[in-house]
Amino acid sequence: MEPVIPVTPMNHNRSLETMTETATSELDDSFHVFDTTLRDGAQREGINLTVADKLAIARHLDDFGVGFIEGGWPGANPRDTEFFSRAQAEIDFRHAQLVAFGATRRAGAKAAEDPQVRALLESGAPVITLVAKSHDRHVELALRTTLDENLEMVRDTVSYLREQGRRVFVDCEHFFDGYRADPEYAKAVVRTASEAGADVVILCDTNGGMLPAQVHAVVSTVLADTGARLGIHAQDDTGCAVANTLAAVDAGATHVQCTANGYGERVGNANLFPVVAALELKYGKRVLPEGRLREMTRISHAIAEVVNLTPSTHQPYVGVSAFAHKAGLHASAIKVDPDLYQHIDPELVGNTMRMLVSDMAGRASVELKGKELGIDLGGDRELVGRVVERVKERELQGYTYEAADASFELLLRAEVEGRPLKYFDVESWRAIVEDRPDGSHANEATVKLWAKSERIVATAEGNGPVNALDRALRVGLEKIYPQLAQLELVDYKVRILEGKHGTHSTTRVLISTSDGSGEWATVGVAENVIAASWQALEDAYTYGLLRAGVEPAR
Ligand SMILES: CC(=O)SCCNC(=O)CCNC(=O)[C@H](O)C(C)(C)COP(=O)(O)OP(=O)(O)OC[C@H]1O[C@@H](n2cnc3c(N)ncnc32)[C@H](O)[C@@H]1OP(=O)(O)O
Ligand SMILES: CC(=O)C(=O)O
Repeated sequence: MEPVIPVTPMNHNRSLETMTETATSELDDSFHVFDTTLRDGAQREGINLTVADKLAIARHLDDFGVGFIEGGWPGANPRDTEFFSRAQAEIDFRHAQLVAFGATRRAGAKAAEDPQVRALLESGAPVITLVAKSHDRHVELALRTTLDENLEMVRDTVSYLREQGRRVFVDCEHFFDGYRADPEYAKAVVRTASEAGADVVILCDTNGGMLPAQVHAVVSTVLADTGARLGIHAQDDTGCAVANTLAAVDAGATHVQCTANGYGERVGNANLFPVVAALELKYGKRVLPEGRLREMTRISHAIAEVVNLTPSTHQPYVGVSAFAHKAGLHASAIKVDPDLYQHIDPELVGNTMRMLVSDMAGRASVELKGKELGIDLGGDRELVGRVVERVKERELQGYTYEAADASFELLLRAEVEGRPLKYFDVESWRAIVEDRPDGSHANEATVKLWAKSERIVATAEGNGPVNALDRALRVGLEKIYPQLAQLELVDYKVRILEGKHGTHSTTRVLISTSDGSGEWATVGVAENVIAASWQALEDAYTYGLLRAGVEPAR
């Protein structure tokens, strides 16, 4: 085995030589967290990253503290080539080393003369990952060459890149399928790569069909038989990529290849975040610099924003629901000790515990939610019981409070105060949709309100009846409450609750509103979609005024 080379942060002001020899990171080289979001993650359907996106993600990953960032395949497309030159010029990497990905040289050629290998060197990346075939069928059918020539392609390319002063990792594509077909040949590829100077040989479950026990058995045997330093790259086609990665670590792999949020080809790759959290929190292994794990939730969401995908709410550790508790019995135990229903303290990964109030809630859920909202329920069992009953009754009618925190808070305050929180009283509202001969529609709404003893009548038009109502309400109230000018409706969702009744069904409307510094959700339920929307709007504006610190009418 090669001597251990310390992990070195990338710095474009230093030469390649000093970059591979100086050790300044607080982590040693004995275990690698290798991220391939910018290469394999970008292979996910629907992801299309610009160079600026790739630079932004690289910054987030370096900030998180991964040891290696695989930036793409220089030479395969102009975008990846540009990324390597800009990343080295523009980013002062604090933790990560930049890695260029490419293939072994072509059959029958020399590595030193292969334009694809030259592009890898020209990328300037201090580390290069080569993808190599390790499955006999792939060598014969995809490369259309002999098994011996494939070994020569690996040996020649690795040793040439080593001579050029680069650190080399080798990804053995389809390793596990290849091992099943011809274990001796698959191991020969590992030995060849390692003997030629590859620091780590990565066993890839390229088709993602493996299960953890199989991965464990193969990694253990290959480690014992070859003595090479091994890594793991698991695709998630069986939903086992994270488990397979950990199984490989259990068997002795010391290099894990993952992607942020599990993005990747087909269904994705091993998700970086649960893998790192498991290593740090369950295995007790330091794989990130001090304090970086607490940034994990923020970084996961920030990367999702850059790739323009909604963060998965149910993602382990980092999803907004990862520590959200709905069942009343869970809440009653959590009230005594949160550990009773949580596998870790959410703050360790930068997440927070949340209480959900619904018809599955009990008194403890309401008490904890009150505490979360800063409302003192004073241990009043009767009051808390009343709130629980009220929630269950309303949820039966179709309201949902777990998705509408602001409406729940208004309900809770109403029970605590003995009357609803009011900034205005509604005399009536009306919305009209006019169909015109040219097929267009005119939408107009009028609201009649009372606020601070003043009668307000306001009319407005909108691009739909709900928009017209929203505008009329705003036009009418803004004179009295100028704070409403900052509010913006950012989401509007309608759900039919009893499909079997067709147009007579109950309709639930959820509205999200923002004041620029925060967002809240409100709910309305009625047989009529406009009436349901009106309720949600009323709650949205009432809550907005409460947040703005406006004193309610008494
Ligand atoms: C498992 C993985 O995810 S590996 C990463 C895969 N990523 C990508 O493919 C994304 C980037 N790829 C590309 O831009 C293009 O496919 C390129 C530039 C790499 C190659 O493009 P092209 O030369 O036009 O050919 P094509 O895409 O059909 O690739 C097949 C060629 O690569 C060769 N090849 C495939 N695997 C390897 C390998 N491990 N080592 C060497 N050559 C290989 C094939 O033999 C074939 O060669 P041929 O043209 O002589 O028949
Ligand atoms: C290298 C790689 O992405 C794979 O084998 O899946």
